[in-house]
Amino acid sequence: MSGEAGALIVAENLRAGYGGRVVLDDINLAIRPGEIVTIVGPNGSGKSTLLRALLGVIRPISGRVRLAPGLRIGYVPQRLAVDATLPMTVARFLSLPVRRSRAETAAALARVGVAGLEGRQLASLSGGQLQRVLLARALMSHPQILILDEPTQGLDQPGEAAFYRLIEEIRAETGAAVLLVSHDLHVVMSASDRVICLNGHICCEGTPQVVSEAPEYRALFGLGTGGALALYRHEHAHHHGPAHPAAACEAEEPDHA
Ligand SMILES: Nc1ncnc2c1ncn2[C@@H]1O[C@H](COP(=O)(O)OP(=O)(O)OP(=O)(O)O)[C@@H](O)[C@H]1O
Repeated sequence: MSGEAGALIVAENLRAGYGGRVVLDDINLAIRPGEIVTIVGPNGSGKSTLLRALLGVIRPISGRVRLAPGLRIGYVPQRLAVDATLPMTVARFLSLPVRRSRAETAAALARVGVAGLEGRQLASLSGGQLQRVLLARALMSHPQILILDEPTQGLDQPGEAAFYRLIEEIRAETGAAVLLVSHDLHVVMSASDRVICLNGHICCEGTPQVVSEAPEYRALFGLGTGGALALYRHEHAHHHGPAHPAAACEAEEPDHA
């Protein structure tokens, strides 16, 4: 593919899935330094699977994933299952597995807007606080790319907007690229340099403006302010260009719960 020189992560003809079942096919993408790329798509469209394949957690069925040599990745999971009976302070959590000084921990928490939480039990944090602690932890390894899987799940809209502003600030300060998965479109679209619309394959991609005007995207997400809702009512009536014939898309239509 073109434009991959200097890319942090490249996927080439990637096919991935579980136990021989193909979830993603024909994925070609490159993430370049400093860009914010958002992957959007309906439930079950393979967003988390794509992150797992890029992170090397699952092996491609075919095709390949290439990472820049020595790439430092900061990963923020979709959620952290915190066992409420397990005592674990925020400071201790941030010092696993790499021991961090008090000053480092304090600075990281302050940077993400939750200064002073060091002594709190992890299980006692609100959803928004926990997301920021997870982000602080990811930032402590000075990543060249931050990978976030639905980081604002469970946050209200102001919380979500504030989180994305923070991500933009961090990108501006550190120059880190950001790859995130979301199905919250309104806020995400404005914060992204590039959006990849996924539904088993890449339906369309480009700047937020280009993607929001693409018929594939409009069919998936609706035209108006009800976009996020339309996501769940997706009927897959969109028209495919020659690159993605409808038959291929129908064949990859994910199961809906
Ligand atoms: N560990 C697994 N083993 C088997 N199948 C899986 C596994 N994880 C996901 N799948 C299946 O792969 C498909 C894509 O799932 P994935 O979690 O990647 O979608 P998603 O777009 O991230 O969905 P959501 O928006 O609901 O988080 C689904 O049909 C799912 O059931």
